[in-house]
Formats: sequence, structure tokens, C-alpha cells
Amino acid sequence: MTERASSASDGADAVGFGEPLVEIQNVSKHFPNEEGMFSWLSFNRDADGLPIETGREWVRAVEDVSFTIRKGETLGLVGESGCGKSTLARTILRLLEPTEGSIYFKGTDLADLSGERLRNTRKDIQMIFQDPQSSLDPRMKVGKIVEEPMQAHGMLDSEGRAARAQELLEKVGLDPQHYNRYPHAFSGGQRQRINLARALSVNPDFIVCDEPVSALDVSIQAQVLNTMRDLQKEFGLTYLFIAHDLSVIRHISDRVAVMYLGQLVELADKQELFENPTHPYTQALLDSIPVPDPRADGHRGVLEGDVPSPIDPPSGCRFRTRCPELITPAEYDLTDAEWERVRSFMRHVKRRDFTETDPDALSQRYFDGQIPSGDAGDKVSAAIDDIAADDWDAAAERLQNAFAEQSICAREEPDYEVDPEYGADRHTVACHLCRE
Ligand SMILES: Nc1ncnc2c1ncn2[C@@H]1O[C@H](COP(=O)(O)OP(=O)(O)OP(=O)(O)O)[C@@H](O)[C@H]1O
Repeated sequence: MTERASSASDGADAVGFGEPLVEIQNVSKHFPNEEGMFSWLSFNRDADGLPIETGREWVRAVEDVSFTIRKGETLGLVGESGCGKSTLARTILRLLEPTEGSIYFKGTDLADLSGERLRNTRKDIQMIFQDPQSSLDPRMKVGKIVEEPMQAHGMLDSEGRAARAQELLEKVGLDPQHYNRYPHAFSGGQRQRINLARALSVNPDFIVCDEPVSALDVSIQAQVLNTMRDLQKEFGLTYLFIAHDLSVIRHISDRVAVMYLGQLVELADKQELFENPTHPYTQALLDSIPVPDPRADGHRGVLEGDVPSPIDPPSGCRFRTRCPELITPAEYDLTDAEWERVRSFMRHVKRRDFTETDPDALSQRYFDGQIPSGDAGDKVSAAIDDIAADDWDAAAERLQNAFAEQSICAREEPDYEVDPEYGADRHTVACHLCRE
């Protein structure tokens, strides 16, 4: 999914409210796969079946991600564990080098910065992590923890830093008298407030918040989120807020980006995303929120199967292998009902979750005795014959190649924009269902 870069002049410091502050352009991050002794090598086989080294195997944790974060907003980034949220956050912060792509902050490519300008920009971009316990040095008093970034950036004298630390402790909802206490004397929520004060100490513009309330009791989460929102207003902050919990995202975000297997699948204004979710993955995620859902019409997708490996992600749409709405291959003239049956048969053969091998019984069970006519029907019949010959792998492969791999979902990467039902913000969706 793409968003155009702003034309902000190089290094221009003043970014107006609502203008692009951070622009992520076609960013990818791949890691060498270190799991298993020889797994970093991938092999093909030669004619004698001996392995030929073909190179290194890569974990494609983030792939071709583009979006913009506007000054003063909270952009929520949501997705299941392992979908690449933290990797993207760390890449934006330049804690990791992007494999490809660029990150612009206030119109300047971060890769072009060095020396004093890099140091200044690092000050402008802060981060809050999930675990408020491990991110605070237990041997340091709270006041010093808050002062440390100011000292590192040569801000104020020691008296000034102490005064600012106490002021910030109060701003984040703590007692400034606790300046001399150690982190262990604070609860989880209070420790996250200390982290907030620390991040704010150097007067940043942009804070990347990676699951900042996930480790807190639900009762405390809303309080910390409200404080973050108050601070945002007071200091004109911009947040990238990462969470796997959609109710947290709904509470804090202005716009929401949904990530699946290293890619953005949907990005929209919060209300638009929650009221008009368009990507089948977003719909499935929303369905998993354990609250009564007035939108539920019994037609939403249910997530099937496991998330594929980011080492060898599916072609086209990465969600297609679990998608309840895989599109009929254009070359077959199938009705919706026929396609639904073909897909159901394909799924059951892949999972091998039946033992029946009699062709008539299979036709009856999966196609109501009416195998589709034409090419599609020939492929289905051939797969049924494979099963009758007890060659399940051949049947699964035949169906996969004849149907799943022929769908536009497997052949083209989706990237569409739809008309929003709520608000005027762009609503981008990486799903071929939006192609008309
Ligand atoms: N240093 C690394 N080397 C190899 N693979 C990595 C590395 N860091 C992350 N990965 C892989 O990249 C993928 C994305 O991981 P990442 O931690 O970014 O996901 P996440 O969405 O933040 O998950 P979580 O919410 O569980 O933290 C995962 O498959 C992970 O195993």
C-alpha cells in the first residue's frame, strides 16, 4: 500500500498540525533466519538428490510498508503477534536498518542524517516499551531516570533538570515528592508513567509506543491511556501506538493501520475502520473482540489455519491462504455456490480431515452430487480420482494449482482505495475484493 511523500522542504523543522510528520516509504526489513543449525542455508536438490546451497534464508518480517503519520495524531498499529509490528517500530526508530525503503521525519530522510542533526532528531523521537519493569534501571532513583536523557543531550544544568523532572512527574500523574524513590516502590502503571516522564523530558515531537499498556491490569490501562492523551494535547505530541488489543487501539487512536504477516492490509480513520472494516482480516480481527457486536450479521470471516511463515510468505495477498473470501479464478465460470463448494472441498482435502475415498460418495458429500461443469469440474473430478487412488498429496496439489493459485489473490499484490463511509480520510485496503 502506498502513500505519497509530502513535499516538505528538506529539514524544515516546523510541521503544522495535521501535516505529515513521519513518512514511511516502501520499508522492508528482512532478517537472516538463524533458527536451526543449518537453516540459514536453503537448499535445492541436484539430479542425484544431493543438496545444492542456494543462499541464505530470510525472515521477511516487514515487506514494502508505506504510510504517513500526521503531526498531533495517534496512529494505531494493530495485528497478531509476530506480524512485524515491533520490527517496523524499531526500523522507524532506526534501531534497525531498513533492508529497503526510506523513513522521513519532518521531510528529511533519516538515513541522510549524521552528527549533530542525527542527535537532535533522536531527541525528537522517543520510545516507550511494553514492559515498564525492565525498561527502568532498578538501581537508579526515579528522578535520575527521568533526568538521564536530558543529561545525555546536554539539556539544562543539574538544578534545572531536577526541577523539570519533578514537574514532569507531576504532569504524568505521580507525586513529585517520589523523585528519590526507586522503581520497585511503584506499581506497573506508575512505572509506565515514569517511562512517559522520561520520554517527555527531552521535549520530543514523536513517541513510538510499543504495547505500552499490554502488561498492565485492564483497570489501569484506561487511566494510563487517558494520561497519554492529555499529555498529547498539552505537548502537541504525535504517537505511533502499537497494540494487539483492538479495544486499546479504539480507545487511543485517530487512525488505525492493520498489519498482517509483515504488510499493511488496511488503513483508515478509526471510526471508518471499526464501522466499515473492509479487509477480511480486519473483519476477522474485529470479530475476535470479546464484546457483543451489533454489526455481526453472521457473515464475517473466521480465521482458519495458522499464520504462514514469513520466510516463505504466500504470493499476491499474504492473507489469501486463510481468507474466507478467496476470489474465484477468472478462467472458470463458477457460480458463488459452486465456488464455495470447491473451496470447501479443497480445504478438507488439504487438511485430510475425512477418510472417504469413494468418488460417488465424495461427489455427494461435497458437491451435492453436482460437480461443476467444464474445466473446473474436470479438475475436481481428477482430484477425486487421485483420492480414490489414495494419492492425497496429488489431489491437494492439483486443487491448489488449479484453483487457489489461479485466483487474482495469488497472482497480484492488492492495493486499493475505497470511498469512506465515515469522514473524509483516505481508506486504503489491500484486498482484491475492492478492485471494482
Ligand atoms: N532479529 C530477528 N531475527 C530473525 N527474525 C526475527 C528477528 N526479529 C523478529 N523476527 C521475526 O520477525 C517476525 C516479526 O516479529 P515482530 O516481533 O516484529 O512481530 P510483532 O508483531 O511485534 O509480535 P509481538 O507482538 O509478539 O511482539 C516474526 O516472525 C519474528 O520471529
